[in-house]
Amino acid sequence: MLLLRKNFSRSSPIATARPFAYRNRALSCDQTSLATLAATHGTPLYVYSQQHILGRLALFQQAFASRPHTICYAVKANSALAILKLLAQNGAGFDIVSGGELARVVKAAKPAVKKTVFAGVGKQIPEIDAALKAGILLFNVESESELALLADRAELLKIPARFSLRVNPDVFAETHPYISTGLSAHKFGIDINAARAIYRKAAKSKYLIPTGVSVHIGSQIRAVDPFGAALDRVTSLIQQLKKDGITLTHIDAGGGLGIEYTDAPFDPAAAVAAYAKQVLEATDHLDLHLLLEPGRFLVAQAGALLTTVVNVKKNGNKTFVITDAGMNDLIRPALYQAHHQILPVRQTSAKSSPVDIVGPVCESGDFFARDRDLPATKPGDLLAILDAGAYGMSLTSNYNTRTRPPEVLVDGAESRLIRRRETIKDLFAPELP
Ligand SMILES: Cc1ncc(COP(=O)(O)O)c(C=O)c1O
Ligand SMILES: N[C@@H](CCCC[NH3+])C(=O)O
Repeated sequence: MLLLRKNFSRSSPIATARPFAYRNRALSCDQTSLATLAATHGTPLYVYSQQHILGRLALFQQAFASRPHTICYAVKANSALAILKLLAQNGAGFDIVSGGELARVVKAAKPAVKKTVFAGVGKQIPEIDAALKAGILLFNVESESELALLADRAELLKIPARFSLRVNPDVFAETHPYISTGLSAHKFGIDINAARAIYRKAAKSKYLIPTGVSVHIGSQIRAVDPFGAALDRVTSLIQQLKKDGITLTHIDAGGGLGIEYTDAPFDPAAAVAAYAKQVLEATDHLDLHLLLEPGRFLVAQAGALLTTVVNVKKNGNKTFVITDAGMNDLIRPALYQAHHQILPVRQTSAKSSPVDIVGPVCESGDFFARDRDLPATKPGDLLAILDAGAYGMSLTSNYNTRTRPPEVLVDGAESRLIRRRETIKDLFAPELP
């Protein structure tokens, strides 16, 4: 693993694979020392590489350059205002799933609201109204009853609503069951076989504008064929609608492209190219604007969670390395048994042995790794949990009345705090005595 990192070079074909590498025996993010960031801001601390995020966005933009398209970054992956602003300044729109995410887009990048799509199975009236008034690109509608509600709100506000039906294609994609969304057993989308009739009915409504079709089959999908299979089903729906006189302008292929979480080599350019091939081949014969909703692929590998070892203890024959970060700071291992690489920030020649790396939270599920080989470590040592830029900070909580960590954005040798550490006082703020 360490060898792989030593070989890391900007000119290598996997140069944008990961921004974290050892320099002078200490882990850096770009040209910035993680030990210095931890000393300045304390731990737990989220660190993100700006150059890496922009590199990933550029990979996507290049892969789809042959077609009119908009990359609608999935805000749920990481909703830091500075990251939203950065992506919008570089051409991205957004995929949102709540009024809260809309508010963040408005605050970070107001002009990008018109490149924003709104999905979600439980949209409520205030959220719909806010999105109509803000002038989003379109609603990805997930049920017939939601479409009726949207029509009512649009009529009441006298603001016509552009919409796509998010169809459920009943296509299986290999991923964790909690983040698979494209089967009829899942709550997401409208049965693709029912969609045609719903479009025909909606086309008669004065305040509904049928604009596109959307599909999203899940997240952390590595084998790209299911993306093509789902889109094949969508394109035949579009052709049927054309016969009905309903001409759409957009097709939304969703997000979901996965990354490599282990230390196996990963070529992100090849991954996007294979994904783009599926999407473009399935949709090339249609003269439609393509919407893409990547989240994880753009930000996951840009980020690491830095944490300090607070204790090392043995129970029976197990060794526990206890860190100051807990499952409230990064829940992916506890929730999905997700694997994240964990590296000592200072490279060491100490002998490795299997340990459980766990947090201080009162749950046995509060672990980052189990039976993982880690060089001998002691209180005060710094560890970096890699590939934590997506669904890390955005899934944090205050469980055990713990405060959320701060976030730092690194740009080469520069860095800036983009969110301060929450204080215990912040936690009292919404509460009434
Ligand atoms: C509708 C929708 N779009 C986009 C995404 C982003 O997915 P990912 O982060 O896997 O690219 C998600 C998450 O699964 C989603 O539900
Ligand atoms: N939270 C999930 C991804 C969810 C995608 C949203 N539908 C993860 O950490 O992998």
